[in-house]
Amino acid sequence: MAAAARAVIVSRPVTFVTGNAKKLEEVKTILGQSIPFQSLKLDLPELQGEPEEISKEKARLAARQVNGPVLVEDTCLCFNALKGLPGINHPLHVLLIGFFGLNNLLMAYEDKSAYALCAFSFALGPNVEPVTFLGKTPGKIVPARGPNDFGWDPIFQPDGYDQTYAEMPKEEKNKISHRSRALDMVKSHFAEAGYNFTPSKE
Ligand SMILES: O=c1[nH]c(=O)c2ncn([C@@H]3O[C@H](COP(=O)(O)OP(=O)(O)OP(=O)(O)O)[C@@H](O)[C@H]3O)c2[nH]1
Ligand SMILES: [Mg+2]
Repeated sequence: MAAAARAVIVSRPVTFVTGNAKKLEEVKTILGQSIPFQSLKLDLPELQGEPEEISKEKARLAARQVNGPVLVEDTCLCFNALKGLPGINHPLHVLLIGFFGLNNLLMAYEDKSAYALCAFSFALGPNVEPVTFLGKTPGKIVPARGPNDFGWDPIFQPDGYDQTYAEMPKEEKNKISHRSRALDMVKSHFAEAGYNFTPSKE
């Protein structure tokens, strides 16, 4: 059925809930005008577990607080040598272990391959089960190169590139990033569902 034929009118705009200004900047650029949203900084607990589950739980907590449609994301950097263990999935990890420590951690392994994983979850409201979209970009962990203004960007070099995320022009990162891959799926979901949200005031 064509999306327009079953458009769902939702009386409130989507709220993207995050406390991370850098994420917000990228999400704004990647989504452009495709999904009208407003943003809200909420202090949600740093949950532990599988990225998909963390992301869903974040959406449930956020939807209760916002009492409307919410979009959240949870991101981690996972090391293949550690069987995909989320090496960095907490804002304190980079601070506490540092890039040098992360490189040292992987010194014991020949395999420096890793992947950046982004799990977006969307909930239409507090009593609706969230849907989750995963975006993954494979790469490897390298000694830090490039500006140090976003998490682990300086130590992640995506496959097929000789620059780290931090060294790349922003447009390039946004074309191939874990975040843009997950957001492509979010955009398709919105288009298929035919949601018609009240435009954002932002
Ligand atoms: O170099 C990076 N490039 C990225 O593209 C990226 N995306 C997230 N992160 C970092 O990963 C940690 C857990 O993230 P996280 O999902 O729990 O986010 P957060 O707690 O900062 O914000 P939020 O949970 O309020 O949305 C935090 O240190 C984020 O800064 C990134 N680092
Ligand atoms: Mg967080």
